[in-house]
Amino acid sequence: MLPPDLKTIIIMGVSGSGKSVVGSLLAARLEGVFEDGDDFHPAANKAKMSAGTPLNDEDRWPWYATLRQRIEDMRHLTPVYVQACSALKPVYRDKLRAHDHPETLRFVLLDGTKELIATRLAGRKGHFMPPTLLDSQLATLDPTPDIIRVSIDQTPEEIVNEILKKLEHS
Ligand SMILES: Nc1ncnc2c1ncn2[C@@H]1O[C@H](COP(=O)(O)OP(=O)(O)OP(=O)(O)O)[C@@H](O)[C@H]1O
Ligand SMILES: O=C(O)[C@H](O)[C@@H](O)[C@H](O)[C@H](O)CO
Repeated sequence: MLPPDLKTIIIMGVSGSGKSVVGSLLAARLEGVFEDGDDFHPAANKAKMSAGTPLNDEDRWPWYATLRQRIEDMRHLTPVYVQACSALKPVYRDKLRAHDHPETLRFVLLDGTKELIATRLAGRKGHFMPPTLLDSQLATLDPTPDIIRVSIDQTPEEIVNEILKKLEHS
């Protein structure tokens, strides 16, 4: 059983950490709604990343405003909303969390070594994000103690089981 007040779960981490795969599986298990933050990037952001240039704060702010709005809209549409979003810096997480009570919104970091993530990115086909941006993603990632961390060195099903267990005890 999830904590009764939990409405939003943000699956966060660098590009290639498995947010889309794990987030969609988690939402299915919870009979909730999953959305991939990547689907809400302005076209200019996707073009920039595709060209191999990391986003900066200015590029990210409008995107985070949209993602926060999705969190609010989903409150009325589903008992639990799972959003995949890199949420690399504390200020980005503050933007997503806004004034929500900590028990209503939790962040789950998909945690892995550079080597494992690079291997997964190398095996991924047809995605706009080039593997060359992994270094900047990892340099920008700044986890804080409020975040639940789960190792990605296991199957997606095992990761989801661990997330559920940790959320239940959080
Ligand atoms: N636990 C896992 N075991 C094996 N392969 C995995 C696992 N999780 C994800 N993958 C694979 O790794 C690749 C990256 O996963 P995914 O696209 O879900 O990452 P992401 O964090 O959503 O990336 P991005 O932010 O760039 O969209 C995919 O090819 C996916 O199938
Ligand atoms: O803030 C960022 O740099 C972006 O959100 C990236 O993390 C991508 O959206 C995603 O991970 C690539 O698919």
